Amino acid sequence: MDIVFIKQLQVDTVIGVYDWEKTIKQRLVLDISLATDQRAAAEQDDIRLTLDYAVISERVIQFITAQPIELIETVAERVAQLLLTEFATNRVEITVSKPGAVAQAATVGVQITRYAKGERA
Ligand SMILES: Nc1nc2c(c(=O)[nH]1)N=C([C@H](O)[C@@H](O)CO)CN2
Repeated sequence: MDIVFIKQLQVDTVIGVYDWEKTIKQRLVLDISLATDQRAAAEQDDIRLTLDYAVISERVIQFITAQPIELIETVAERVAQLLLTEFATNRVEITVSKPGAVAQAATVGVQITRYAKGERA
């Protein structure tokens, strides 16, 4: 399957478990991969036949920043379900990194793969 990807999408938002985190914005960095068949878009050279990474990037930023969230696991799961629901893809991979969370680490995060209903468990 072909892939449209978005790497290192930066989102500044209210994210975190602890009280002090609920009054500030912190940076999340997302890597997103969406399965799609690109052949028709390539044959016809038509953006309407593929997944528009610019549109998807804006939607993800708007969605994440709309409300505070505690866990990056929640961000990953909600973004995955959003993409499966709103865009023509049946498989998404999402990595959510929180580079400021652990001073001794370059970054920390979670990674998930989700399928549309009926595609795979
Ligand atoms: N698996 C996770 N572990 C932790 C998370 C998280 O979202 N998922 N969050 C925190 C705190 O918010 C932390 O980032 C504060 O520095 C701790 N562990």
